[in-house]
Amino acid sequence: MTSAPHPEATPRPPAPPPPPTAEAPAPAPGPGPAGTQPRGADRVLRGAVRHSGGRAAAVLLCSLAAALAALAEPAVLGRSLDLLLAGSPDAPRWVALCTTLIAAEVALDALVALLTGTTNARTTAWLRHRALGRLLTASPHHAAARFAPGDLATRLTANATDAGTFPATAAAALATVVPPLGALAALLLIDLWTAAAFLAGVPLLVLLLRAFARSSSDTVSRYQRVQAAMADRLVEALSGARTIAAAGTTAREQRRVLAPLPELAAEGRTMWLVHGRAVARSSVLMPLLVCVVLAVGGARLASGDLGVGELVAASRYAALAAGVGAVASALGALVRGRAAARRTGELLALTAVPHGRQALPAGGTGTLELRDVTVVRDGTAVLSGVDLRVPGGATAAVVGRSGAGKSLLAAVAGRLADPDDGCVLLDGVRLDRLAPRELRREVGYAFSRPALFGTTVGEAIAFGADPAGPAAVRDAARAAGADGFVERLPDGYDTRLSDAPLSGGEFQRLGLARAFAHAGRLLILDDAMSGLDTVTQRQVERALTEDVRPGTRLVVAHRLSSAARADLVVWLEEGRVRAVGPHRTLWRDPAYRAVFAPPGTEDA
Ligand SMILES: Nc1ncnc2c1ncn2[C@@H]1O[C@H](COP(=O)(O)OP(=O)(O)OP(=O)(O)O)[C@@H](O)[C@H]1O
Repeated sequence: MTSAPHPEATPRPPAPPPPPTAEAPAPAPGPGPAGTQPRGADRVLRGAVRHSGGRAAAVLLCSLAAALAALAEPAVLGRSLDLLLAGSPDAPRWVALCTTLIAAEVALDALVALLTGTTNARTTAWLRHRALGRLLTASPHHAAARFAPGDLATRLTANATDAGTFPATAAAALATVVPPLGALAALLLIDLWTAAAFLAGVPLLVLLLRAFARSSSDTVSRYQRVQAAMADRLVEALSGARTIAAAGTTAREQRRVLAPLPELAAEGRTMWLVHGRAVARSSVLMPLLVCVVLAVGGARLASGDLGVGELVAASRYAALAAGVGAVASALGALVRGRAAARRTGELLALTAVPHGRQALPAGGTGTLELRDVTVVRDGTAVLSGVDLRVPGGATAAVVGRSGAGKSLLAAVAGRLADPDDGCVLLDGVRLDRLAPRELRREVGYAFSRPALFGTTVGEAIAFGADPAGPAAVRDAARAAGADGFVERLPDGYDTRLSDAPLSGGEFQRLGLARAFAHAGRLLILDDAMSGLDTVTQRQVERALTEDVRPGTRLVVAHRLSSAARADLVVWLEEGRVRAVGPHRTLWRDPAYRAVFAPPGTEDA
């Protein structure tokens, strides 16, 4: 795998479509059969149309006005020509009207372009905002984990952009039917024979539209899916760049990231073929139709049944009526928007974690209780009937072999995940009944691989719903053993994170400092000291006892020393509590000692 991003794998807006290449052609417009999209897409699109409200209506009105101006123009032009040829005194007035109409058409087209741009931007922003909001309020351990990072990026970028264009495109599409229909009516009014000549070509136009309609929305969906798959592989490759380099598998990974490219190219080519065929046919058909109308009109002129101006108007109306291709193009954009809305809509379907409004009892010490907690993942119980009580102010170490369920238990204990059965209580209040602010103020987390948010090191430590002040940041950094290396950075706590070269252990200590700065009555450390040397770990553990707000600690630990220093140990085995007790007591059991195997390598 390569660590360099392949430009073709990066999601990009598919419109306007570039020329087809073997690399990654973007989807060309192409309407698909109705009803092939799940209902979710319609719900999203209805919401988007409602949100864009006035703007989409303005696009519709301006587009209609521009269409009407375009429709009126041939008639006024024809009449002006007739009056000019006849030397009528009314001619200048009609010429002025004609000029006004053309100017209005140009101005309205510009307004439509402006309104369309702003409507698209606003609707896309609204869609992204909602999708991201749902994603962040859904359970990070369950619902949101279904989506791979690259796939998510595509849904929130390219797909949201395509879906966001739907309201304005739909409004403009409604207006695109006006010129062809109006032009046909005008042809009928001008002269029945020329209209009949045009109508004779209508079956060919219908065939053209049908060919366009063959570009099914399935192809568009498939294109978007493959695009997302490639983006996902790319994100994987980037995050695993060091492993790939170390394993020497760069070329293999490059092939893996680019493997869906032929499929992407094939889908793109299919859409381009349909698009190209429709364009080619319409570019032959349209002049042909106009020629037929002109020929019949010419004969009618010769026989004196039609004026010169009427003939000019008829030929222009024939061209307008033949422009039904614009309708097909608009339909193609709508199909693409629906397919994209389905993908972004799957994020909107995520359910937010529900919260209650209760507060914790004042002065509570942080007693944690898990009652008959079961967590099911992929149909398997990964935590089963877990009963546990950690007294307020105690430190409990959670130990067990890899995959025993320690992190899941830690997630459930602080409500990063909800149990499928059973409940979790803090000071007697069920976590799911707690007000979200109360929950996050009183329950803190530190992880083995923390994500640091903010611009500077100080901001990363202060980061939280209630940002910590500078003094609290320093105290927390000192307790986490981070103050020393932070002070040595070029600008201390004001050093930009991007300019702070951090080792794995230093990174972890900043995560610990962040948790300490916001310590509530329950602090959960999920393997958060694994990167610390034993001396530093000992110092941090001491500071945690002496310098951080007192409370209950739940510490997921692999080290024997952590278990030995805890007040009680929760020993997990295959998702069940095998035993709870002081380390000294559990140590008598050889199976417990084997958790810290191989024997003789313990650091206690
Ligand atoms: N979202 C999920 N979907 C499916 N399985 C999951 C999910 N989360 C956890 N699991 C499974 O649950 C089990 C327990 O995972 P957990 O991360 O809690 O283990 P652990 O004891 O912390 O392991 P380690 O010490 O290696 O970190 C594992 O078998 C894991 O594959």
